Amino acid sequence: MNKPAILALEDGSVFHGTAIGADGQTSGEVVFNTAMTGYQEILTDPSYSRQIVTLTYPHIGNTGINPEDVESSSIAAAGLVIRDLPLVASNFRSTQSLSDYLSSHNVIGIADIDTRRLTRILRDKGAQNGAILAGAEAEGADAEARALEAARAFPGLKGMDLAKVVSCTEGYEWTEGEWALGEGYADTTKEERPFHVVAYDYGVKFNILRMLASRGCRLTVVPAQTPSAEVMALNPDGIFLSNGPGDPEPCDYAIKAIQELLETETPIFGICLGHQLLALASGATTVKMGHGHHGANHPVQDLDTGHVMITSQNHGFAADEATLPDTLRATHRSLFDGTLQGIERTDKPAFSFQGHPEASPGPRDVAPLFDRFIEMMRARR
Ligand SMILES: NC(=O)CC[C@H](N)C(=O)O
Repeated sequence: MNKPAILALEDGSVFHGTAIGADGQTSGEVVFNTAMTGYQEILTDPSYSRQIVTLTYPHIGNTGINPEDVESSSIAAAGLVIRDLPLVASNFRSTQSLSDYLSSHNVIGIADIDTRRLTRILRDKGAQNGAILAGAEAEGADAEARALEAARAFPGLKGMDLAKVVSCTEGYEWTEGEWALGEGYADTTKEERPFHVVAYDYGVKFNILRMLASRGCRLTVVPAQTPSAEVMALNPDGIFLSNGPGDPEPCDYAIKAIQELLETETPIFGICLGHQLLALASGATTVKMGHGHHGANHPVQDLDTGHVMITSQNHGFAADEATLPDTLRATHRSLFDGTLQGIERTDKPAFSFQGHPEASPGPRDVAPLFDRFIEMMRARR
């Protein structure tokens, strides 16, 4: 039997649909993602913490859930909104249905709503605070009013430091990812990967760690609040600043650590939140965007070569190009809205990218940035 669910937005919009996950109530910032594949990677991307994700692709759940395609160990999104859940999930790797997966992680989902109408609201008004009521919570004459109240009670992501909330609590070594012997490393065994990278976990996606490991990095992942001196005591060849949820601006511990690490001249590479933090640490400012960028087909231009890459994106904040100090150079720009997508320090071996070179989901056009980081570490030797 179908269970009811209600989605309400702070602007007063209300949608009635069907509950497809846990019963109860959830609230967060409602955003839309236009990727046609990758619902599992999206749900488990820690950067979606406190966000309710609506997927514009209409059929979600076709290939079920498998143990390989996760980007973290649990569902990070605060809720899922879709048009249609297929009756049958079919794939050779599938071990569970999307609906069971949501329920088993106690995550609320709503289906059978007009996701086009919802997306047009989010596109025109910007990301909205919202709430979903599911199951018994969505019943009763006052259900709409309660949903609206919950939507408006969500404080919004601006000013919210979530990196330290989702980060690991203790450091660990990452080993997954095939390391093929690289040029000039003919004697290197698998156990002796040539570069030691310390990766700050602000909400890191597994595929970033895999792509670094497969390029010959031995990885030590450390909690978001690890002081710079502890990182340097690990004797790294390079430092990686991960993606992560929330507003970069209140992450003062990270900004301070990055400023200190820049002084050591150790190569630094940042992705998404890591990019925004490098910008802040260098003296630029960040802004909250309207509906942000969430999808797998965003054109981004490399300003040095003119090349256009199709990229995976997931961000609601951006470093403001107009505020870049002399020590920061713009390297990439979005061809959708002209916002800044990449920077590099002119005086230090440090660079970063706003989108997702690790894809998951999405195209791999930007993967060469990982090679650039490797080259930076090699050059420093
Ligand atoms: N994927 C990310 O790292 C997102 C960064 C930041 N939370 C934003 O929304 O802009």
